[in-house]
Amino acid sequence: MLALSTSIGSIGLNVSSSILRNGLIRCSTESASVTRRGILQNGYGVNRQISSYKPSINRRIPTTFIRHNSSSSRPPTPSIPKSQSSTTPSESSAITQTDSKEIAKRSILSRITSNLSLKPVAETHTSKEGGEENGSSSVIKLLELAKPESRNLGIAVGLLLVSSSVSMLVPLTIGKLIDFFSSNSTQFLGLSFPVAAGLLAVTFCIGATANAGRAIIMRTSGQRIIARVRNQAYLSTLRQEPEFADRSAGDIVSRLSVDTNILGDSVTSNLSDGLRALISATVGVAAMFWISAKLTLVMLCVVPPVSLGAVFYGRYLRKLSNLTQEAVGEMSKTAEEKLNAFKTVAAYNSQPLEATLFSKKVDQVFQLAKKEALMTGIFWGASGLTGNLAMLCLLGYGGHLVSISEITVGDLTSLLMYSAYVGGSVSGLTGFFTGLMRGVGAGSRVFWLLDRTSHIPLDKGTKLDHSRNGPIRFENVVFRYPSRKEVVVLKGINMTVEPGTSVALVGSSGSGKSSIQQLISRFYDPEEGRITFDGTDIKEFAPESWRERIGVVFQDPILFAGTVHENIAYGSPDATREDVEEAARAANCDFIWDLPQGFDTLIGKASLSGGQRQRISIARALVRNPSILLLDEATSALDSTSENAVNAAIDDIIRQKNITVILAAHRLSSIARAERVVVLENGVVSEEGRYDVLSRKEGSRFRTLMAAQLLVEKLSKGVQEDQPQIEQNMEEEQQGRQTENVVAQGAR
Ligand SMILES: Nc1ncnc2c1ncn2[C@@H]1O[C@H](COP(=O)(O)OP(=O)(O)OP(=O)(O)O)[C@@H](O)[C@H]1O
Repeated sequence: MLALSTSIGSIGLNVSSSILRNGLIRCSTESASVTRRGILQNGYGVNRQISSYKPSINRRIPTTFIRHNSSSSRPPTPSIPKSQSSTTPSESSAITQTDSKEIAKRSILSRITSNLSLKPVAETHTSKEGGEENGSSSVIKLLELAKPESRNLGIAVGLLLVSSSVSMLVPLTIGKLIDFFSSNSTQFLGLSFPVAAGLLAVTFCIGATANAGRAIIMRTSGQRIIARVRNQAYLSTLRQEPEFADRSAGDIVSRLSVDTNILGDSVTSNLSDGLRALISATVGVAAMFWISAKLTLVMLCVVPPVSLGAVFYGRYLRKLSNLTQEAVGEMSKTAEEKLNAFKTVAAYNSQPLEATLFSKKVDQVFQLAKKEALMTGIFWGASGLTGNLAMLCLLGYGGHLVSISEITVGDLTSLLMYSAYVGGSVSGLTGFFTGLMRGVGAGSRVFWLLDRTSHIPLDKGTKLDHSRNGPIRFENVVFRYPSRKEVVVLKGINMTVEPGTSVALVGSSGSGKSSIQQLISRFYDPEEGRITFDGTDIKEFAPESWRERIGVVFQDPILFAGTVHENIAYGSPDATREDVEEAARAANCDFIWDLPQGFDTLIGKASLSGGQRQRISIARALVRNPSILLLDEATSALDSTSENAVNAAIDDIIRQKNITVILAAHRLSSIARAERVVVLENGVVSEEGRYDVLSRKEGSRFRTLMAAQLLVEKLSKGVQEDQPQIEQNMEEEQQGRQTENVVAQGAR
């Protein structure tokens, strides 16, 4: 048998001695290994919320995806027109017949589409965020994904048919060989032995070549599909509203890497293995019946219980795999979070604590893996035993049939081999279905990403003319973050920022300064009210076109790996070196000229000081030549030297009066630079006016806020003041004396 296994292995189907020892399903074919892997990892990424998910629709997705999603493909509700009631009975019956056919057709369509859980666009966002697609819809999409590769896949299927046919010849040939050698015949398969052997060798070579060709084509097609899906999914992600990526970055990365891989495998290798298993099983059973129907029936008695066991085992394993997947996710999340904050962990000597926390997560994974190992052991042991017992029956009964000369020894051998092939193929088919299910699970996660419509579509709306300028006006703006619906952040903001002027948004921490800026950037839309630019609701402008007019400097500026030039020109691909240098000069970035390679110096996330990063990020905003500049606490994290440098840059920009500047600020030094101050309290504008007026106005909210802020700043600068002194200062604040100092200090 070992010798047989070697010869069979040469054409791609390696029936090892253990297969025959174990009776069945231990066929170490490629498909069997896939099966095993599929079963063991069964359910990995399989949709856990298939039934609850209502897929969304994205019109930018290629037609292959849209076709099954478009709301237009949804049949209208069948209805009989009222006018029909006035028709004659014959007309009526003719119409009714036509209509009933039409209705029947529609209702079938309706059933199909409702099975696919198609939902119109309006319902898109009611679906569970991050949810997955309906299973059947995913299978169709999965197959559609393979469409562009249909020619290649067709060739691969052709090659598969050739290699499978050759494989299925092997048991028959071996049986005939045994009979040939145990008889005195000089003819083998009607030919002289050398000719027949030569022909067989050529056939096997053809089989091997076809098998290799199939594998190569399937794998390259799979990789092409993966690459295409990854690009589309990433593009779709980039076009979402920022909050989406903020909330689900880790999950998106896993969809782009792991799920796309599973998906590609599923529509190529898995499909090919499934087809191969199907062909082998069908041809194998047919050949067995042809050799001996009686013996085959005995053999087939074993298949149903094993299949039933496999079904239950598969289901259990899928559940277990889902749990394992979640536990692995938790484990990775814990490690990732702590590794990203490595310095904090080290500074607080928290290594033992973190090791314990991680070890708990590892243990959860281990416990699940142990359960899986137990089930796998029981299943494989039981199926091996069943197979061996079946083989024993087959040999006993087969031997009896040989002894009464109903079949030959060669026939019995062929039958034994076919039964091993069929066993392997049944196992392969189980693997195919589990693989397909994994593909469906992964596919639903990827398709969800592909189909997701952004809440703020980038290209929806009119283009904003570059020459247009005007005031930015908030009209009764009410806003809460989608992820925290219970808190109303802005409760009716009204304010106007004239073009070319500067406004400082002031308020305690959490009062909504950054939120106002995010609304201007259209990272979110207000729940009520509107924000207008030159009299037009900014929602009417395509976000892409609107954001072209805005320069943003975030509190924590992000630099990307690349040169200084690339970082400043980020988002302005047409910017020349002169433009970049001019923006750098305007942003007070003198230090760039002192860097070793100037603007060509490579920088990264942390290779510059906070102040330098902040100024580069101001230059990045300025190089776009914006009409509106949003500065979010641009100096809050800087020391006084860096703060002065950044403030000087901001001063220059404000003085030129061709950019509308809206700065969210805590520090007096920043606030004092703006022409107007808007004080935010409890989600509304509590006070607004010129800085010097507000700071002198007795009992103004602004003065109270500034007094508190001054205190914070003094304390943070390490000024030692005892309690009476602080109280005295507060008193002075109330009386306005200190405010004057503040004004003076701010102006300095
Ligand atoms: N992405 C978010 N999701 C949910 N709530 C948020 C989000 N960002 C901010 N918030 C909440 O909205 C409120 C206003 O936050 P915002 O950042 O606008 O305040 P701020 O005035 O800029 O504060 P700070 O001066 O501390 O930067 C806070 O209560 C904050 O917790």
